[in-house]
Amino acid sequence: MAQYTRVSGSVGLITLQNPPVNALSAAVRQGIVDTVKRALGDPKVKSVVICGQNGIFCGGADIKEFGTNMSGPPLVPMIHAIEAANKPVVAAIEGSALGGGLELALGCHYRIAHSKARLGLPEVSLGLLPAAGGTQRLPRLIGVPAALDLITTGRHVTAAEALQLGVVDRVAEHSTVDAAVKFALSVAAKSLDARRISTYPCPRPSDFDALFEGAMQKVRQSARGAIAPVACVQAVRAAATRPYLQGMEREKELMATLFTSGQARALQYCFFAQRAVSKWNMPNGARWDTSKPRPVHKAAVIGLGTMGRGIAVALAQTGMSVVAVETQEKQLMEAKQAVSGMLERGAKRRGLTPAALHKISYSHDIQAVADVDLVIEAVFEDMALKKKVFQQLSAVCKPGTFLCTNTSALDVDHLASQTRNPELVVGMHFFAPAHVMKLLEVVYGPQSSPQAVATAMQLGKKMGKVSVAVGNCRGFVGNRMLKPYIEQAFFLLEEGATPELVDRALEEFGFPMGVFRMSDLSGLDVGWRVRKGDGLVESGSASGQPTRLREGRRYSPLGDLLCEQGRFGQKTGRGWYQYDKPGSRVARSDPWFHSFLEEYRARHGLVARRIDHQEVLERCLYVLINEGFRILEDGIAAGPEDIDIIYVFGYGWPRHRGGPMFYAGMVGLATVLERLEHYRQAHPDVPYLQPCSLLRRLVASGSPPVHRWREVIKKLHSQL
Ligand SMILES: CCCCCCC/C=C/C(=O)SCCNC(=O)CCNC(=O)[C@H](O)C(C)(C)COP(=O)(O)OP(=O)(O)OC[C@H]1O[C@@H](n2cnc3c(N)ncnc32)[C@H](O)[C@@H]1OP(=O)(O)O
Repeated sequence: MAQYTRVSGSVGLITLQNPPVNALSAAVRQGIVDTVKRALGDPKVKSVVICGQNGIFCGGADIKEFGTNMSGPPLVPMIHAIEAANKPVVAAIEGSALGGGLELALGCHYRIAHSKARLGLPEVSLGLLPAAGGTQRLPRLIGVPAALDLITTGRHVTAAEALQLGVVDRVAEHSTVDAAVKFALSVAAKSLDARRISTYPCPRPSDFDALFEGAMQKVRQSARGAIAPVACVQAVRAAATRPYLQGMEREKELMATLFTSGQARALQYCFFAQRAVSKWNMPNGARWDTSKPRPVHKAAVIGLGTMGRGIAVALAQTGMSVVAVETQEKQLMEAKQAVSGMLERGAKRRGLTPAALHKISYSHDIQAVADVDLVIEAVFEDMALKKKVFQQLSAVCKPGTFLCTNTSALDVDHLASQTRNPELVVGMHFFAPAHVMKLLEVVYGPQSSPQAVATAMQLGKKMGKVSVAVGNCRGFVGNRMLKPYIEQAFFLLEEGATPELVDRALEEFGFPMGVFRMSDLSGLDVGWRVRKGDGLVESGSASGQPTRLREGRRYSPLGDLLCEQGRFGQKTGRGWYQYDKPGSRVARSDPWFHSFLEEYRARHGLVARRIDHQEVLERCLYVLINEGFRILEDGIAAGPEDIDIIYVFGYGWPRHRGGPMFYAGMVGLATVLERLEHYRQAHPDVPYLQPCSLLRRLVASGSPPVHRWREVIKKLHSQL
């Protein structure tokens, strides 16, 4: 809807009304068309102001309408009618003007933004392009290079940057609507000839071809198969080479391809999934909207290794006081230097002074955490050590302190049982580097209180994380699903693949790194230690375990054998690949590994066969998806969105493929099931390939779309 009032005698004020973000639904578009007509037809009205209610101009086209039978007036002629008006129209931008919202403002003759407003054309992140004239007007207004940047990245700019770029004409410090009305009165009699952006010639940069070639190369490199950024470049190129109306035709044509694409569906699914996961619920009925978080003013981190340092930085950047504890004096000094460096660099990047530096105090004594509201333990991944820390924390901390663990796989319940108040214990599983990576798994056990979960979720939000609440099991969601994925990659090497082939298949799919390059980066010794702890590594006559079997299940010792050679990955300069020197990042094919693999196969009577990308993807990804279904069946994740967001934000799953569970729906659940059955038959000693009963059930019930899986899961749980 849009409300119309006449203010200051001669200004028609149009207020967009569609909470919470005044998205341009059919009703809003109709409201704009009607009220603009009314204002232009009213002889007392000399100028018009468009604003949004509740301090937000407009969040763009209504994404919930996409994929439905879209009715109501289309955006392009609506915006064109505003631009063609014979009375000045001023956009009063408060809060956000994004996507179609900014395109509406670009159709107005003047734009005034509040100093705290944010503006942008983020359509690319939804798999689209700014198809309401944005790709044609913006380059005409601010030039091709700046428009290319905003349109291909979708980044939001502050009002100050928008003013500098020329996107807005003025910035207001106080009421933007008042300022816009005053301004509208002052320009009422002025000619509009020079104010219609579509009539501007598009400035043609001298390095035209190089500019577009560079832009195309950049998006192809960073987008890894995403089609929208490429279409954005093509649309801006049309603005620079064609007259406005022909450019608009090109914009429409490109949008038509994107609008119905699977990538747009996947990206829009991610948009809503990201918001859905903040509305968490636990199997015991506790929910986000009925569980009140407790404020955290002071927090502590125990253990200042790589993870602890990143967590300390993330906490301090929220502005709260942080106590950082490390019992080893040398490690403490090194950590202090490293944390200060990270905070200084972070502040410099954001053009701020490093105020957070003074928020951290350091100690080697655990007693220093006595008065904090929340502790995050980040000591070495060793159960005995963590148990001891939790016993100490339980004794030292004031009553009511939340005790959190950053373990990536160990049993949170077991740690909780070491404390006097297990209801105050949750997992807060960060991803490295902890001050950069957006994902946080908040792990609750059967005894965790809703308040503890709510507090951890809220703290995650404060740190700028996308937090997902999950149940407690080995590896939680992310690492639990990773295990069968890595296992398949090892088996593929045994059967004839190379690390290069497996990685190429996964990288072409869209992962920033294939499984072996990732393993080299994170360190092969991490998994080795876990497998040792599980008693998997020892084989031979002493242990009674055959080399390639563990309790009747197929096992590949390849990773263990590399570790025995001291090949831990990048840090040792050798792993699945070789590196110029320890710590180098460029992976190069390693002839040593190739002959080692050949000898290994010969030793075990394995005959290498030709493996193609399709098989790599099917085996690695479907087995990971299958474990995702098991996680849903076990109630560890509340819905497929939780799993997908974990994979997109924590494990590099390409966002334009929507996350593993969404991807399974796109491929077709029946296909995933059929391929798993096929591979299970070929490898009967690999239990992870056994299709999960939830997957079978979903296929049997007609493979419903992903947003309806929760109903099937609920039914399944009610029958157990
Ligand atoms: C062929 C015909 C098509 C022509 C299209 C022409 C081209 C135009 C395309 C577009 O405009 S696409 C949309 C572009 N806009 C965006 O991408 C902005 C998306 N929104 C945001 O970034 C943020 O929501 C915000 C506006 C910055 C506000 O952030 P905040 O953190 O305050 O709130 P949220 O939790 O994100 O959102 C609240 C609530 O609102 C829903 N929502 C937000 N934006 C939209 C939208 N554009 N359409 C529909 N719904 C929207 C969001 O899902 C939340 O809903 P609930 O979770 O509360 O249900």
